[in-house]
Formats: sequence, C-alpha cells, structure tokens
Amino acid sequence: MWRYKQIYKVTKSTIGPLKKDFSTAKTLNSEGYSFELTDTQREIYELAKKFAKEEIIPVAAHHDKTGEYPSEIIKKAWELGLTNAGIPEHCGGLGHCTFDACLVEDAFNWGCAGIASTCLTSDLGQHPVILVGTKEQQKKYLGRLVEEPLQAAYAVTEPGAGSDVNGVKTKAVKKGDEYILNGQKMWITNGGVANWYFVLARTNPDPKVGANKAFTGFIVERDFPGVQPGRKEDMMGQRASNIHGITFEDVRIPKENVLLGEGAGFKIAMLVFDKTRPGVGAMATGIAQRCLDEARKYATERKTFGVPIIQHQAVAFILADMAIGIETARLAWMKAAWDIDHGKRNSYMASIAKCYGSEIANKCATNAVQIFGGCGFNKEYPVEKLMRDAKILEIFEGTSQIQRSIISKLLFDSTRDNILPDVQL
Ligand SMILES: CCCCCCCC(=O)SCCNC(=O)CCNC(=O)[C@H](O)C(C)(C)COP(=O)(O)OP(=O)(O)OC[C@H]1O[C@@H](n2cnc3c(N)ncnc32)[C@H](O)[C@@H]1OP(=O)(O)O
Repeated sequence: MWRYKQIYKVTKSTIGPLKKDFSTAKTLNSEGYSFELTDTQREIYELAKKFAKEEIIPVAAHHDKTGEYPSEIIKKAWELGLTNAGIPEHCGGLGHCTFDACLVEDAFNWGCAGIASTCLTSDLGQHPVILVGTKEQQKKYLGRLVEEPLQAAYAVTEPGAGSDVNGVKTKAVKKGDEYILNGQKMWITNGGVANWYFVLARTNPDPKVGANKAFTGFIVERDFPGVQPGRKEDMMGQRASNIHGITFEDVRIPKENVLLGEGAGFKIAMLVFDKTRPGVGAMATGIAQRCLDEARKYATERKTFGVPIIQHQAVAFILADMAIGIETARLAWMKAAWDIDHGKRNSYMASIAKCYGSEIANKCATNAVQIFGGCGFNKEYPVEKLMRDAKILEIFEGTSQIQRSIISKLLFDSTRDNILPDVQL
C-alpha cells in the first residue's frame, strides 16, 4: 500500500512517477497462463480498491438517490491515473493493456457501478480512436483527455437500433471536404458531458449494401454546431451514470474526422467490443463480489433460531453458489482480456465473459437480497441498489441474447474457425 500513500496526496506532481511506473511495467506473460498478478497489477488493483472504499462508497448512496454527476470523483480518479487506461503513451497516456484496465473495472464496480460507469465508460468512446485512429487523430482527441478530465462517448445505439447495429438510421452525406450528419442517438453513456463522440452513421444509402460497407465511424465534437444532447435519462440503476440521447442536425464534420475510411464503421464498432466486453465481465465480477461481501457479513451478524444465519446450511449454500459464480466469472474476463492482449481474436471469449459475468452479477444480487430478507428490500441497506445496478449488465454492450447469438454463430460457422480458441482443453 506504500504507493497509494505516496500518490494519494492528489497533486499533479505525483502523477509523473505513477505514469512512468505503470507504463513501463510489461504485464504480458508470453510463457502462457499465470494465475498470479504481477507486482504492478497488484498495485493497480489495490489502488483502485482503496479508491473505491474511501472515495466512492461513502458517496454512492447520495449519487444513487440524486443522480448527480460525480465530477469530483472523476477528477480525483483521473489525477491518480485510474481513468483513460488504454490511451497510448505517445498521447501522454498510460497505455495499459485490457487486463489491467479490467482490474480497475472490477475494483470500481465493487464500490458503485453508477460512479464506475461515469468514470470509466469514456474508454468505450476512446477505443475506436485507439484502435484505428491516425496519429494526428489520436494526438488531438486522446491527448486532450490526458490534459484535462474530459470524457468521450460511444454513440451507436438509436431509438430503432440497439441490438441490430445494421439498423442504424443516422446518416452522413459527403459534401466537398465535409460530411453532413443528421440523426438521433439514444442511451449514450456520458452523452451529456462528453467532449467528443464516436458516431456511427450510414454513408451508403443503398439498402442492398451490407453492414460491412454501409457505415462510417466519425469523431464528432460536442461543440460542432447542430450537436444537441437531450435530457438526462432517469434510470432504474447505475443512476450516477450520465445517460442522454443526442440529436445531430446538419452537423458539418471535416473529412479528417473519418476513422479508417468510408465504409469501415461497422467493423470498427464490432472490434471495439472485443476490447470492452471483457471489461463488462469485470464490472459484473466487481458487483457480484460486493454482493457476496455484504451478504456474508450480514449472515454472520444476523441471528435466527439462536445462531447466525450463516450456520444454516440453506444460507451457507447460497453463499457458496455466489462464490462459485464469482470465481468463474473472474476467470472468464481474465481469459478474454489475456487473449486480446496477446493478439488473439477473442470475440468468442469476450461474449462468454460478458454474458456469464452479467448473469452471475444478477444471480448474486438476487441472492444477496434474499439473505438480507426484509432488509434487502429496504433502501437503508446496500443490496437493493446492487440488484438495480446489476440489471443493465445483461442489456448494454449487447444483450445476453446477442452474446449467445455471437457465440453460437462462431460455434456453427466453420468459416469463422479462426475466432475459436486454438487450444481446446
Ligand atoms: C461499458 C459500460 C457502459 C457501457 C455503455 C453501454 C454502451 C452500449 O451498450 S454500446 C451499444 C451496444 N450494442 C451492441 O452491443 C450491439 C449488439 N449487436 C452486435 O454486436 C451486432 O449487431 C451483431 C453481432 C448482432 C451483428 O450481427 P449481424 O448484423 O448479423 O452481423 P454479422 O454478420 O455477424 O457481421 C457483419 C460483418 O461484421 C464482421 N464482424 C462481426 N463481429 C466482428 C468483430 N468482433 N470483429 C471484426 N469484425 C466483425 C463480420 O465478420 C461480418 O463481416 P463479413 O461480412 O466480412 O463477414
């Protein structure tokens, strides 16, 4: 914990050594699996967990109740180098691998999924630029997120296109050196506060043209005239998360803001999920772990029939099932992240980690409420919030049904064999 003490005095001057230490640490193990975190990974995880304990948990109930944007927490997390994990070093970032970014997701979501989502979902908007942006685009748009605690957002979903990305109706028409963007996006995390957005728009109006060529990915600045975020949505859970719709009306985008090239948008949007779905598995694991920690503590204190309820096998077995789910969900996100960090195509494993983790989080939350009994249904206790926060994991970044559809497609389509793991244990 020495490093935490050293850097916790949040000053700009302490960020230098922190960046240097984290970025030079090569955490990839080319010799195969290791179930041991490196010293640097342990430090990242411990720092994030301590931050969750000391900074996030004390204000989580307030932000859940009010839906207030946690700007102070975001600023502190940014100053400590706990946000913007994947921004490359040439833009001033830490250049963390997916695995290390997931460690922070796991720890922050243990604290509060709503605040975690606000602090960390900028990564989803950044990834198209990290993966395929030119050096100039990266410097300009990722660089500013390192300079200031600004946010990016991933704007793909629309009122009529959630699971079916191919149904996106927002369109961009080329006019000289610009594209004119019109349309509407919905349920955009950080939609109301982002400095810039990754926007997927149809650039080929011919309905016969496949997803693979019909869409283009753009970087759209919040300040471009015609960009209008709507009201903040009033959600069931993750209420500190900043969810807005956005309208684009005759927005002029310079052609320099096209990512990769016209027609490449759909693939970019999909590639991003290979990087970020392990992170949803990690979020889920963090929430599930918190459910177990709260339920175990309560079961040790609460007595019925003269003994703590943990001594009733009916309760102890529920806790054991929670532990089984959490350990396996954590291994799943670790495998999915390890794969992509080692240059392996991980769509199959990313979907498994996302789908399995989010269902475990929901099971653990329901079980935690059950163990708390009547208190579990009461807002003065922490577990009803965990149940509300967990639900969206089965919906965003591709529903559980979409994940099963991806996994089964990969299992049955022999032309996609290269996506399946090369070693069948
Ligand atoms: C992170 C915490 C906060 C999160 C905030 C929440 C933000 C969000 O929720 S973001 C929005 C979430 N939305 C989704 O996840 C969308 C879910 N839908 C999908 O993933 C896709 O639409 C999906 C898989 C159903 C596509 O199905 P379909 O339209 O049948 O396309 P499909 O035929 O599989 O693929 C089309 C092409 O893309 C390619 N492709 C598909 N997946 C990938 C991939 N992972 N990598 C590269 N290429 C890919 C295919 O190979 C195919 O190319 P080709 O024609 O050359 O063979």
